[in-house]
Amino acid sequence: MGLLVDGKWHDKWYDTAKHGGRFVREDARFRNWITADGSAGPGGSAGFTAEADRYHLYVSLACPWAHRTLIFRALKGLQELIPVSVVHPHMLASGWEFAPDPEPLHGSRFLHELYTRADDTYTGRVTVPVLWDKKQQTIVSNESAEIIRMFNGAFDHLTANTEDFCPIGLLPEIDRINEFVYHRVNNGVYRCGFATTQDAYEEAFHELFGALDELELLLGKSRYLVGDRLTEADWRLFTTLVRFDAVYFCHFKTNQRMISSYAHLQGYLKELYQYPGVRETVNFEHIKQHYFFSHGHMNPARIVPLGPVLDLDSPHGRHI
Ligand SMILES: N[C@@H](CCC(=O)N[C@@H](CS)C(=O)NCC(=O)O)C(=O)O
Repeated sequence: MGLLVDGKWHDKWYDTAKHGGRFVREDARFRNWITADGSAGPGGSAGFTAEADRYHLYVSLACPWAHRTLIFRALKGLQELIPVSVVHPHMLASGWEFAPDPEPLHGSRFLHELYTRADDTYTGRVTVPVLWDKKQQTIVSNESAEIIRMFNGAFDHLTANTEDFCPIGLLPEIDRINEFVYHRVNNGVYRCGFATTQDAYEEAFHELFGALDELELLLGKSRYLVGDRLTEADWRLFTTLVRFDAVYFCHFKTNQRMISSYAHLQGYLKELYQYPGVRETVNFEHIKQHYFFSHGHMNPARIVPLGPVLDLDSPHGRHI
């Protein structure tokens, strides 16, 4: 686990000391947008036109951020257009690794090689997901929140799949919920797990469970987070909920309650898990292997727990 400094790999854990023991996630650095006509998107440069056989997605099946991109790739029928490579679940001294086989485009063994191929002076963390452009030989984006927005609309003219998880009229509410869920839930579990002081952990813990209580109330009245229509906001919450009982509850000490003990959140989680195409994007073997094995300072014997038994296939009972 580490980062690149001026294009050189350093094996180094997060520096929480400079934030009073709090884990603060770095902003992603590659922020271009694929658009239907190649015009610039909300950030970055123009020139990334939506085309077949041009882009490649690198993910970890363990990572909740990368998982969002796999879900949108499936929901939007992009599997043929955008091939995917999966890193090994164990992220060790050299960071994310392609094993047993190197990745197919350049024969790289490590994800950091793709970052330096795109920018040989890159400084920052080497994260998944990565959306690669074969034409310009660079990273389009390593920000999942933006990759899923591109997937939602940029390729519609090629796939004829016009399902819209970010309808314009609902965007302000989707963005409001995303902001709340990102800080308190998606990143909230990491803020609990990677805290290095008791105070930092407790602050994140209370924010997380306060948020889950609010979401439980909301989902008692509403089928989805933004009314009766499934939106991007739901998929962003889903990737954290689906890992919660299997990993975060124990490994990140987010152990006030399991998701399975909330009537509405659990039904909602099951409904999303059972949505066509989504179950296939969930890999509990990678999820558990990654967290419990990779974080040796948190779990020195690297024992991967066998439980808990999860029940995500039974009827979800959501008919609000
Ligand atoms: N903002 C990024 C965050 C991605 C991220 O932090 N991914 C984790 C995996 S769950 C990672 O690759 N971490 C490696 C590291 O921080 O060194 C996104 O949402 O795309």
